Amino acid sequence: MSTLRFYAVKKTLNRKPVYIDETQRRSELFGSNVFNEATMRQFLTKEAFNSVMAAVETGAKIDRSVADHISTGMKEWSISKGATHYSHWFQPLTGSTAEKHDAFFETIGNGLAIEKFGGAQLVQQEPDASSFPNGGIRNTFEARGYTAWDPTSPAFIYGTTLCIPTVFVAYTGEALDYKTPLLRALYAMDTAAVAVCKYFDKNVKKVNTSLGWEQEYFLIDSALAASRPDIVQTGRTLLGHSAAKGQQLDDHYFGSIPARALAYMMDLEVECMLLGIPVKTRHNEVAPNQFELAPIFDEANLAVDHNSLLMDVMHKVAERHNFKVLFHEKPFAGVNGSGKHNNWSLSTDTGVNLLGPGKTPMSNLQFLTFFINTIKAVNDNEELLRAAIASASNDHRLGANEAPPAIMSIFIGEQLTRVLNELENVTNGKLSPEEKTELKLNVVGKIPDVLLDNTDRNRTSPFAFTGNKFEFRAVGSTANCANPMTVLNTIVAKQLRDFKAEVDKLIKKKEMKKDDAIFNVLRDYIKKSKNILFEGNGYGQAWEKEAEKRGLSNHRTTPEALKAKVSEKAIKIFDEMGVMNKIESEARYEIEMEEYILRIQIEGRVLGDIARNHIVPIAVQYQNRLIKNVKGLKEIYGDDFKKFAQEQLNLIEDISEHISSINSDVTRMTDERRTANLVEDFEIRASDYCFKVKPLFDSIRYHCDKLELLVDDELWPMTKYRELLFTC
Ligand SMILES: NC(=O)CC[C@H](N)C(=O)O
Repeated sequence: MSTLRFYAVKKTLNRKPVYIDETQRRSELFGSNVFNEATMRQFLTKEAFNSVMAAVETGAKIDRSVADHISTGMKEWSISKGATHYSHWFQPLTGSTAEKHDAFFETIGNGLAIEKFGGAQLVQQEPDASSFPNGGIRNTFEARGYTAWDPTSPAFIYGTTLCIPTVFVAYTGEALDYKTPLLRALYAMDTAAVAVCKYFDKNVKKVNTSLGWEQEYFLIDSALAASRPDIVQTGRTLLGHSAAKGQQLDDHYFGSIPARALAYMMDLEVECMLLGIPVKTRHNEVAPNQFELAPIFDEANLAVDHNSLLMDVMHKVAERHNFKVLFHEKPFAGVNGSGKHNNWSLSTDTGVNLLGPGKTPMSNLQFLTFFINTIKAVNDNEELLRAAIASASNDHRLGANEAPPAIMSIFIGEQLTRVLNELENVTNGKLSPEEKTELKLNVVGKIPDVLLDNTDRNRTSPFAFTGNKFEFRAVGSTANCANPMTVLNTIVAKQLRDFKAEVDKLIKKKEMKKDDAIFNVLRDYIKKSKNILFEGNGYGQAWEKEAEKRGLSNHRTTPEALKAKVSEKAIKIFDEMGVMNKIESEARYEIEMEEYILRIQIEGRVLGDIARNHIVPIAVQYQNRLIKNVKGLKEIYGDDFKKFAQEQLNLIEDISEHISSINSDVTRMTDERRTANLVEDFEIRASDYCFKVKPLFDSIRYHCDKLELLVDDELWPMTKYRELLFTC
């Protein structure tokens, strides 16, 4: 094994950056492999084009006969771009994307063949659903599921395949993917937000959710990554002593991008341009070998598709550069982990960002309405939001190194806190004309100025307002953004619906003016949502205590956090908002708990193997060398040998102690795993894995890492942190 380590290091040292020749302007490349508006105008009949546009803009259904025209246009375009296959492209609950390619090629008898792609193939396909996570919705004996075209996300060509974004549902209609509930949540948001916008502008007909994700990742040389069974199998290092130099000098963040990494980024960005992914920002992140890429924000469904596609493309492009991309939230202990901050906002078809202040008091009141309703929604559903970001890998990230803690809270900055405090004192009931003028001029009217100063940042906040959007920072780098986006949009949509009902009631029953009613309800919400607002340091014990007093949840582990997904309240909200029925909510809960169990199970197996079969034998080998040395010294010096052999004798003992601890801990871990595997109830099994199996990882790692410090470097079998992290 140590041969593999040195081979990998040597190979890495000889790598050169791949030369990327960028000759074409990115603006010209952008979207060339996307069946976008410009392409559709060229390849579709007017009727087909209008029909797709109506589906995108208003959700109108596409007629089957029109679908035939669309598929013909798509086929012509794809073939002209060199495509040979088509595929329904979807996002099952595995966390990655799925595709099955079919050739356009079709035989027609008499030894003849043509290229064919009909409306039927575009609109619907029937993959077997039982081999995807389904939480018991699909049994193997009634396995059918189907994928159905989502015209709101344009088809694209990747390689030689035309990819058609689709939803994936069971034959009985239950969602089996990430996209279906997201689309339903976005629809709920659109409906609820438009109704509220009408208080301010009757012309608003549609509200879009926008999402700008920031993808953090690590790049590791592929040979080094391949030398570590833990990285290969689990995406993270299960052991490894910290390098002497990590990120303590703060010298990587925004530093000059290493040449190999830069070549990779350029290559990747060109691919993104072709696929219409509007990537804009690239930089070194805080940890060594950690980087970030971010696009210009987009409509949420499209942005989610882009991120899922991007993660796949990142892996593929990495191969050309001899890199392995690590998306794991905490691949290396002791340095920053990776997040995927979701920047979320709402905008109207009249061009207004509802979370950005406007120019008039009225538009600022609209801003405050959406701002405060979001705060209220998060306050009332903080546990559900925590559940939306829960995963075995994100558990390692939360609570340190610029990642938020497990307690959900909102940071709004000092200035907006002041605005809310003033609004809280608004008169209960009808407002006097003087009070209204004062509010409009000096509180609401001053918001744009306030926000100009709102440069505060709080990197320990899970959900921070950043001037014209909220940044959901708790989302982890492996996540499919659809999950947090579905939850966030559902709870805010529900909140807006309740808000509208309350305001209407005040107008009707108390004969209040619209503004008075809005101020009254907002004042009430501010009072009720105070618990969630927190501006301080999210890491200290003080906040844990304070949060507990406030009644906020603090679920440190995934099995504890996920329970909120099936609380009576959560099931009701999802059902009521038309996002997921009870069966779907429960199925997702089961799938995520099972995934948790399996991930910990795999890690346990890999760790047991590495500790027993890689580390211990080498430690014994080194110990034997020491024993030989001691014996030699004894031979030379007789009874005086201890004077010269004391260090070696101590080492021999230390090594034995660590070996013995490793062996007993691995045995205990294996026994705990076996016992847990026999537990029928998945909730108890997940909890056993979390509280009985996983804690043993830490002690096994501790002793292995101690051995790393004792054993001769030349013998050590595992590629070390300093090699993995500083040879990009
Ligand atoms: N610079 C940053 O914002 C760091 C974020 C951090 N990597 C995270 O886990 O979220």
